[in-house]
Amino acid sequence: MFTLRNQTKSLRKFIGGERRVRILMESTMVDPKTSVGGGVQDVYGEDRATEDQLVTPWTFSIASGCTLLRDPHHNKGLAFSEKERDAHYLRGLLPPAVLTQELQEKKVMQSLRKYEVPLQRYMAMMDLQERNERLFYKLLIDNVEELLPVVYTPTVGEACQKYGTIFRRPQGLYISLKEKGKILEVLKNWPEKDIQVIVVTDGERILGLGDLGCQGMGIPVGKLALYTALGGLRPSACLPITIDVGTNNQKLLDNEFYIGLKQKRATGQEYADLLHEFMSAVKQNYGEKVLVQFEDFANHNAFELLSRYSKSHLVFNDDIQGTASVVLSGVVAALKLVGGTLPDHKFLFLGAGEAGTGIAELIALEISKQTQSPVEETRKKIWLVDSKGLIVSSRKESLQHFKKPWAHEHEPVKELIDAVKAIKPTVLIGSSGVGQTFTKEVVEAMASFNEKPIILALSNPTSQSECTAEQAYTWSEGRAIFASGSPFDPVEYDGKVFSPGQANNAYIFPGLGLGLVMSGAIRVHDDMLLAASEALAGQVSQENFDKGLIYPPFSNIRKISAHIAANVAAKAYELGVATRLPRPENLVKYAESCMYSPIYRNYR
Ligand SMILES: O=C([O-])CC(=O)C(=O)O
Ligand SMILES: [Mg+2]
Repeated sequence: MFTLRNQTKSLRKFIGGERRVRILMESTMVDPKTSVGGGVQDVYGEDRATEDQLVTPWTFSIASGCTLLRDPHHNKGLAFSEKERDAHYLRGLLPPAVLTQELQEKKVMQSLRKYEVPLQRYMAMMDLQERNERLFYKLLIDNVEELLPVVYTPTVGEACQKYGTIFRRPQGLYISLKEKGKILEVLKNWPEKDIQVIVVTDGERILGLGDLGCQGMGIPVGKLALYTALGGLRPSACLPITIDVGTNNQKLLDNEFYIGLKQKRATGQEYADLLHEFMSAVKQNYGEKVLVQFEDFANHNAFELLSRYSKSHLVFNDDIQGTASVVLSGVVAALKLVGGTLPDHKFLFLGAGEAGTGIAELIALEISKQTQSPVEETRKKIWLVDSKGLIVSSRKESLQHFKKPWAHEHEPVKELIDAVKAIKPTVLIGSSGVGQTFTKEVVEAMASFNEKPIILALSNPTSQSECTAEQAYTWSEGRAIFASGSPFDPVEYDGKVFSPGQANNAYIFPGLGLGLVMSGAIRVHDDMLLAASEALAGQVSQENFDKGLIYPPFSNIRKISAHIAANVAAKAYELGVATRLPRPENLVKYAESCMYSPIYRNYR
């Protein structure tokens, strides 16, 4: 544990010859990486405040003058006060006006709204993040519904496609085959030591856009921005990583500006060895409480990595487990609108990859808990269609292992529309990554045998959505309960306005991560996904239901995340995998008290 004296000592060592002064920060908010006061924040790890330090709500930094203005963690731009400008050698380096953070926010929002091209907004936001981190998060938190589509799906997809040309400064760690044998050293190069969450991709299946190789870095960066904005994890505790084993995307290989390794993807033992070195180095460097979120790996590696490391590491696959939890929550909430219990419903998926089989398995697990019947039985209510048609027992031999549990007795069916007519599902879920596959005929069929068909078009970004909100409402004559992975604007049909929900894992992973971190959990368990799902469904209000919504608005996301975190932490304690003892009494309050605040601190 750090003490003030220790910090001073290490600072002296660090300061060297440069003119740098210490900054004392006053704040009621706590962010123990940069402060040692204001409350006990175990979630933030070993360098948290001790009780006797709580009376001195200030901390050190080591920068002043230009260095301070160029340090995005501490820079406040024109919001530095007169006193701070004197004390920290800022005189003359800033124009005379002093602005409040609110006014800065207003200014940046105004200029963002002037950009008509989404990618320009994305780049402006990334610039802000690299210039003034607290202002970036203040904007994101206060304008979450407007800015989520900018820093996240759909715009982040386009950003990844063009990452090579828009690349300015590295925002995370790149670990390529060149770093084989040196991964631990690479981790040590990252400036922050106290890491709580890592989001890692190998870029092989970025959203529904396919193999974007090293340019997939936009995804871990975006997901971690949401960890902070939506879940309240401290930015300095978040580490985006891209593992580069090559790419099979010929266009990228042929592009002179491509930022990654120019070779075909390594596979087999070479791939497994690099990933194993990475996972071991992570545990060695950060301990066993660091959460590793796998993101946008291709199917074969995603399932393999999750099953290989879930017994030895705190790992979570967002595309399999996060999506499952958010979709289960939406379906449970939808029951209020369509009636019946979960076991009364019948499910058909288009897409049998990570999302499809992940959701299917969690639904089967929940039905099995509710009916106390074996999961092998409850799976029979769930049918999946992949690129070769309905998954049926006669195909079993040739199926990938994660599809086998879904091969039920049925004659072969090739097309989705025929599967819809044969199975007559009450819930249709698209997780194929292929846009415009829920055709007019498919939606009409769903509406012909369901009073209120539940239709979830989950594929991202918007271009890959199985159908648009407008199509779902129009083709079902306004009867569909619809939600999509990427956001759609409200739709007017027959004089009525329909607001589609966003069934996106952004509802779940930030709160789930907070719950794991704040309880010091060392393993992720399926029951935690069910607990997260239940917490999310519990946050849908009558007012939301009245509008046909099955998810609460994102504007309440911090409150939602606190409830998810509390439910997940409670499960961690119940299962005996929580190491933060004693268990806080009120977990919702505790979660809220742990959350990062983007409000500026006062420097003395
Ligand atoms: O990022 C998102 O919006 C959801 C997601 O994980 C994916 O589509 O891979
Ligand atoms: Mg993903």
